[in-house]
Amino acid sequence: MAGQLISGVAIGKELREEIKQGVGKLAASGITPGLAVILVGDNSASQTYVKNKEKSSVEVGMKSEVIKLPETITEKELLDKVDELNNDESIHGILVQLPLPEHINEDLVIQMIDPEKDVDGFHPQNVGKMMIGQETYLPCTPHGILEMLQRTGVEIAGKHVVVIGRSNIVGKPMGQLLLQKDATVTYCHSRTKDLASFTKQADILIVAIGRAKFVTDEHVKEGAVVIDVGMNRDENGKLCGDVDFEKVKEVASAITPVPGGVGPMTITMLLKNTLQSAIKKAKQ
Ligand SMILES: Nc1nc(=O)c2c([nH]1)NC[C@@H]1CN(c3ccc(C(=O)N[C@@H](CCC(=O)O)C(=O)O)cc3)C=[N+]21
Repeated sequence: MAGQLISGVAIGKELREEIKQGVGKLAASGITPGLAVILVGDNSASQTYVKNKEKSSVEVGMKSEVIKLPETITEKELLDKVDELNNDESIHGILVQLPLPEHINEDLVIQMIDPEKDVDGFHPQNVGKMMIGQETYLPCTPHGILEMLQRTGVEIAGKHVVVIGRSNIVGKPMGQLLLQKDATVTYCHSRTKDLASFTKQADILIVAIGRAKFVTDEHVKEGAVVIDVGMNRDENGKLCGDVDFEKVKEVASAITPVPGGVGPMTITMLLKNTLQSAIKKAKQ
């Protein structure tokens, strides 16, 4: 293998050790950070994420509450549940697992979450703060990627970052965060013409398009750092990313695997945001 492996498992573990210490300090003031995860319906992939989140929060000493609601729940009932958690003193972070069923307006639900408890960083108020560089909860996946790059010693300032994907959850905020770190940022997406002509210019390539093994060595410049946000199943039903790892690792200077890359970092940053919320509460 040519490139260095960037392990989200190892970096996440290191960070969770720090979070655990933060939780320990808070215990002195009688506060246990509490995270509530709302899961609507029974999508099996979602259940895996939720289980991982629960396991990790318990490991760092947080309280984790998973609220499972039936697929048939009405929008009003869900909004009421969120509001109940907004008013629950023992809960510092609220995550409503997306996507939601068709009959529920996701925007409305996200806006119902108290911005102070919005540990996903999805509330428009927090998105706005992030855009203008004010302190707020940063969305977990892009924040986790930033931590991974920084802790691996990847230089960001002055580098050309190409982001493939423009979702509100990953692509858009990822570009913003790296722009704030003085990168030159290019966004590509499904309608980009001649994608490879852009991606080949990337010093750091962030791939979040949701298509299994879509990015190959033909898209990547020799020595680039490649971050794979994808979560797909390949033809054998095995978990795989948006990047053809076997091919791209030969040209990249560093690359994240799937699984074991971005995923564990996403969960870690969620815990970090929940701790941040609890610390803020303790100071009030
Ligand atoms: N409101 C909301 N916030 C989210 O953060 C959110 C969401 N909705 N909906 C779904 C996506 C997906 N997501 C993942 C988190 C961790 C792993 C993860 O830990 N993956 C492991 C492996 C998991 C496995 O083995 O299946 C890995 O990559 O190594 C994956 C996916 C968070 N999401």
